[in-house]
Amino acid sequence: MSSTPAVLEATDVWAGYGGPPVLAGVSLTLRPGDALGVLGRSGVGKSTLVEILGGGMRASQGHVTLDGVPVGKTPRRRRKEVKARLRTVHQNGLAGIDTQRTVEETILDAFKEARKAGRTTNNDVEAALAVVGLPIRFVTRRVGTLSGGERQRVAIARALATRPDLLLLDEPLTAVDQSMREEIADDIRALVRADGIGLLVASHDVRLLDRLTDRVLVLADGTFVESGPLRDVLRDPQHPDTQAVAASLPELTGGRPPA
Ligand SMILES: Nc1ncnc2c1ncn2[C@@H]1O[C@H](COP(=O)(O)OP(=O)(O)OP(=O)(O)O)[C@@H](O)[C@H]1O
Repeated sequence: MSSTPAVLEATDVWAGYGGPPVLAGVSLTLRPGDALGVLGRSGVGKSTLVEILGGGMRASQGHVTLDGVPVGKTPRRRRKEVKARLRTVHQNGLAGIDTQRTVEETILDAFKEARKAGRTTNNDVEAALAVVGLPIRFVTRRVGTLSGGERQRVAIARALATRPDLLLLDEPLTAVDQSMREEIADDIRALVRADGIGLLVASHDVRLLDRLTDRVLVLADGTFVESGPLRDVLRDPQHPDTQAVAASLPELTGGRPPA
């Protein structure tokens, strides 16, 4: 494990796809031990933000740095190390995963990659899968034969197996049943807490963010319109998007369910 834990910082980030900007001045900091949610309705720019934070897309203005070095401009000799410190699990859960590999090979590859980057791993495939609720019998399955929800879970297990300082999750567990999702979210939360991993979860799933994060930023109209612990934000929502979410989830705000 590297001696100084990574810090990811986005400052006044703007981005878009040729039309009106999707992100219009977004700033955030993610440190090991943080558990930060980005909440926003579909199409608001959550994936765009995660891509930019992970270095997969460039901001049109503003900058993103990891340990003070612009993301995407890391010197070649440091790229493996940086990749190991900051992991992204994309929405489809399959980016960078060879579907012909078995689940066991996929997790072992992650351990190997982490060791090459100078990180210490426990090499325990069973424990890595248990965090995402996958029993050991999955080890022999090829990733390409798994269901959508199982793939998402393998992608998260693989990312965690590399023992990153920071983990970015874009709409994780969307293909997993609600009941199982909460249990897995609790296990992921416990692991990132124990390991001091900084977690950023972008999602429209409020219940998931309630389980996984300490604090949320609400993304709307290109910027963060609210921030704070999720339940506090929902108790006193300012933006119409947040008000709509709060009205639909009275159990999270202490209110009574709608008649
Ligand atoms: N490659 C692209 N070209 C053009 N427009 C795009 C592209 N990718 C995303 N967009 C648009 O940018 C906006 C933000 O998309 P983004 O995927 O970041 O939102 P999101 O909040 O992650 O949505 P969801 O929750 O549905 O995944 C949307 O209006 C989307 O249609």
